Amino acid sequence: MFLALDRVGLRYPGSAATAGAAKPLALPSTTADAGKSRAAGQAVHQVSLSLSAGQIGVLIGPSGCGKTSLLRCIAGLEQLESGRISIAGEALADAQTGLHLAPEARRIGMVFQDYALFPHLSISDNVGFGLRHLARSERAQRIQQVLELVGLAHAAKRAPHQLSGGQQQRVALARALAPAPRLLLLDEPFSSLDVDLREHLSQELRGILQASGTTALFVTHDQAEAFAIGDVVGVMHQGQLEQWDAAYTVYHRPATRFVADFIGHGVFTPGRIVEGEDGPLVQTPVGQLKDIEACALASAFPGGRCDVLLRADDIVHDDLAPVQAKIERKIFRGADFLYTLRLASGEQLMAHVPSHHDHQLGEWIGIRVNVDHVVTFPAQN
Ligand SMILES: Nc1ncnc2c1ncn2[C@@H]1O[C@H](COP(=O)(O)OP(=O)(O)OP(=O)(O)O)[C@@H](O)[C@H]1O
Repeated sequence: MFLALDRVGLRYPGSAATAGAAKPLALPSTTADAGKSRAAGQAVHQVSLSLSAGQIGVLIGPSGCGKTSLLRCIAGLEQLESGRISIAGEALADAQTGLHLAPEARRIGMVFQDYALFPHLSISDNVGFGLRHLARSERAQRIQQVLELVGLAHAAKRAPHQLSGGQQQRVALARALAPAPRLLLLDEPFSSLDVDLREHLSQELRGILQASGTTALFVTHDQAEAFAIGDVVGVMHQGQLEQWDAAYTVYHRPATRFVADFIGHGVFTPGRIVEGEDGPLVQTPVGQLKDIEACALASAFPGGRCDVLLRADDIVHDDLAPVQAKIERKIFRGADFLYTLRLASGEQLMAHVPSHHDHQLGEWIGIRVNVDHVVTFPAQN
């Protein structure tokens, strides 16, 4: 593995036992989650992850979960309390031996939300700032190369204030890429930009990183951005990495209840795993779910009782369906509505419904489930 973090822990100096305590969760912790709560006062707790050369990893999680702190550990801006970090087999930091390579010796590039270009320097001089050790012609060539990579070769002579926010952020990216870092860390680089531009830039960024063969770790709050950019997506919660997987797996096979709740729209509904004729199936208030290949066996939960994750895209509006649900809330999202629905039995569901199905609040509509991946957790009540 190119980048490897092994049980990395960080505690900020002066953090009391209760500092950095967990923020309230949207859902109460499960038994499994409870056993892993953040070690008191630790901003990062036992985080292990790896990236192959050229891969792009994305960290996502709620505010205060430790994403920036983890990047700071990798960059060498914080001393590890525990664990080890290495790049291409070379240790950068090791809490056990006390090794802590200085940030400038790590050959790691950084791009932050505040792109902080030097206002009095031209774009070209901004990009060449970290290349002063190179001969003049070599330096000019490299500046040209990375400006071309980010599509701004034509703006080399301009001043930062003559560029738009998105262009300035591309310059910041070019500046970070210019010294050919072994790893690029990006901390919410697009968060001050408007939504359209963010979407555009995140697609561009992936192309630029791939074209330059750069290994990168990217932090964002934005799920769509995480999925658009990452080869691997990590979900952090209370200083811990709850899952580190392909985006598809994080979405369809969330490892913990927290990940299931944090990613996508959905609800947990009570279910019961029973032995059917063709193997186990899950009974839910909206019908039986049969595709349960990866589902825990009935014996894993007392009496087969479980909570089933039903995402908004698992619930299909169908006028002919025998199950009816009442529309309690609706959010127009352009291509579709996000409906919050209530069954007669009291359970709540969410559904993405194409926006030409513009029903009124309080109306009852037919629904059916269409679940490819059945995800179950121990029942909470
Ligand atoms: N310099 C510091 N000294 C003490 N505690 C800190 C310091 N920086 C961060 N923390 C604490 O460490 C925890 C993790 O913070 P961090 O900034 O890493 O989270 P984050 O996931 O990046 O949050 P956000 O998404 O809001 O930027 C928080 O509880 C925070 O209050």
